[in-house]
Amino acid sequence: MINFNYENILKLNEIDIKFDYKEYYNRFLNKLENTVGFRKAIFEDINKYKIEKAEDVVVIGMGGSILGTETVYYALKGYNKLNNAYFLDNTDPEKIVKIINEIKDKEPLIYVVSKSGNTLETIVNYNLIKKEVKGDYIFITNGGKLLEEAKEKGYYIMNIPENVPGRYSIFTAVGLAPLYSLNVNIDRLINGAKYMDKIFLEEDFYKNYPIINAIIHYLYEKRGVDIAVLMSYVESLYHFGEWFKQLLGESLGKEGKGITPLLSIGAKDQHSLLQLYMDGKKDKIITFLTVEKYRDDIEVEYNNKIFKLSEIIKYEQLATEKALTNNKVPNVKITLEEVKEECLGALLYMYMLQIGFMGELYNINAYNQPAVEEEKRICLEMMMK
Ligand SMILES: O=P(O)(O)OC[C@H]1O[C@](O)(CO)[C@@H](O)[C@@H]1O
Repeated sequence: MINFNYENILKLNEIDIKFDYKEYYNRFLNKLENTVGFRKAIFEDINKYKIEKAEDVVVIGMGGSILGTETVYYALKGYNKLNNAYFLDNTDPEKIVKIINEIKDKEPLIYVVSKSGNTLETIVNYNLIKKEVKGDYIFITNGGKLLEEAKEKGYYIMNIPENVPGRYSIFTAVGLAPLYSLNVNIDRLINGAKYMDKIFLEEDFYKNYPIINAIIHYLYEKRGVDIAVLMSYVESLYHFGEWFKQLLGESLGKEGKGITPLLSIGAKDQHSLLQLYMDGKKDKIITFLTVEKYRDDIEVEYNNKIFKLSEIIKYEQLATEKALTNNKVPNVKITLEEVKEECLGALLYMYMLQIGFMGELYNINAYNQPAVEEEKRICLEMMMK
């Protein structure tokens, strides 16, 4: 289903991964058992999220309240029979007006997703949709102005477990309810997460993907390698990169610490960023993201030889990996069997575990984001004066 390969790290032989991680691992397990709820969420009965399917589904949210849903939807779109999604996840007027014009004459199912219920962008987009579009509403929220509004209007309300932070909430109502409406097979998505959970319980940490990847990134960061590049050779996983940026950025970027996430698309970026990765400052660790099988393929002639396009992109990925290793740029590789629900569930959950465990290694709280409040306060002051 999913494979994690770090043989190039072993070849480089620069870090000592025989790190005594047991104490951190136990502390993390204990946290997942008692205080942080994203692991327990994958063992819940998910039938409660299967409310209704709809031809047109609007999702209004920001950050962790929408990026996971977008990741799964855009990864599967075009290959699975999905319903139409409209994501309102910004205040860019051009984008929002365009969507409103597209859905004005439809009667979509509208999800309003916000854990706090007070996020500026989500509130204004809801106010716009309420005015311009007719439709049924489902609110996924725990408080604030949006909970008040939903109660007042008598809309269907679902909650998010308080101990699951937004960016770790894809396997709660936040992701699963809208994805079900969009006709994604959420059982298969959860099965993928459960498969990864078995790997996470592996006591031999060399075989425990999230743990060993966390340790590799942590030990390299200690050597000054503090930019984590996610280089996907599957364009449909672009939105996974957007989700990954928030998870890594908000979880570990605090107290003067952190690793900067960078999203790259192969083979395209071989012709833009590879020069920098190969020969620039040695501050990057690359994660290749690829698949065993592309869902489409086509034959093409090159220099009088016939190739499949999937073979060419694989040669390009492998060549990049070899060249980077030759130049002592650390790199690891995640290979999905195919872009499908199970593999996406496993991938998303692997990263939540990895980043949560890195919080233990750094001894920082990977589940809050206090620094973003300052911008919200300043913005509100400017808006209201
Ligand atoms: O779900 P909410 O409360 O609307 O928050 C949206 C996003 O905003 C943040 O709080 C950052 O401002 C993220 O952590 C969160 O995912």
